[in-house]
Amino acid sequence: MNKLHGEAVDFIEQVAGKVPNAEEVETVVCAPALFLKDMNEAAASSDVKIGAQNMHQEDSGAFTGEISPAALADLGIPYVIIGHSERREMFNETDETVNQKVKAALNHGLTPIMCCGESLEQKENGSTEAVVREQIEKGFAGLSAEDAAKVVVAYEPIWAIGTGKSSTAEDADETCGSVRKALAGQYDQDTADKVRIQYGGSVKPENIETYMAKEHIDGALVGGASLKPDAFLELAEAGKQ
Ligand SMILES: O=C[C@H](O)COP(=O)(O)O
Repeated sequence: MNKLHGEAVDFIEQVAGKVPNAEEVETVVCAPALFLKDMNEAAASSDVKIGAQNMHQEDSGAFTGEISPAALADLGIPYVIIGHSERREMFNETDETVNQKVKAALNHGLTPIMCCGESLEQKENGSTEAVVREQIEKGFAGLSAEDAAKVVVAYEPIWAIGTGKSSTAEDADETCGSVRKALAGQYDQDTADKVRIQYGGSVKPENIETYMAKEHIDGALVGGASLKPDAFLELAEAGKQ
């Protein structure tokens, strides 16, 4: 929930067409719903894509205040974040609603960026792998292998989001590896290898390369450090093919 309308559109105008390695890296800006239409127009045919930060799972109906996947697809928005930990914590999203939203997004041709990650308490009691595995199994439940391969997973330890306390690259890689293993068990290795797995949580220009160097980390979901155009482009430059 950052920026006002003019600032958001201006941001896109400042970064569109300037992504340094655009042929190798996919760059997406996920924004508040109110700005999506104009941001998408400002980004049209450029090296920057636009995504929503949430959506409802139903196409339409009595869900006052919600945004439907049909409405996002109608605007030509290609990406949507599903199940961010802030949505899970503050807006009662569960693995079941996350699963419904992932399916709804795919049904409308949107690419879901499905978030998972453990709390500090879960990390400290050693249950990170079990927590994340369960989130993946439930979030992907009922998806065909073909659809599963289209999903982007963002592993974001809750304790590292917006706190300045990032996971070590080794720990993040280990958990992203567990995500891949869970997907290989649920589907097959080929499908698991096709799923892009991002790390998120206090990523910044100064540390992004340590994450991108890791085997199981295919990209980053960056919050606070991506809000200024220069930093955004610097982060994109470090992105992984
Ligand atoms: O929404 C963004 C991610 O949750 C990461 O946020 P952060 O980079 O500010 O820690």
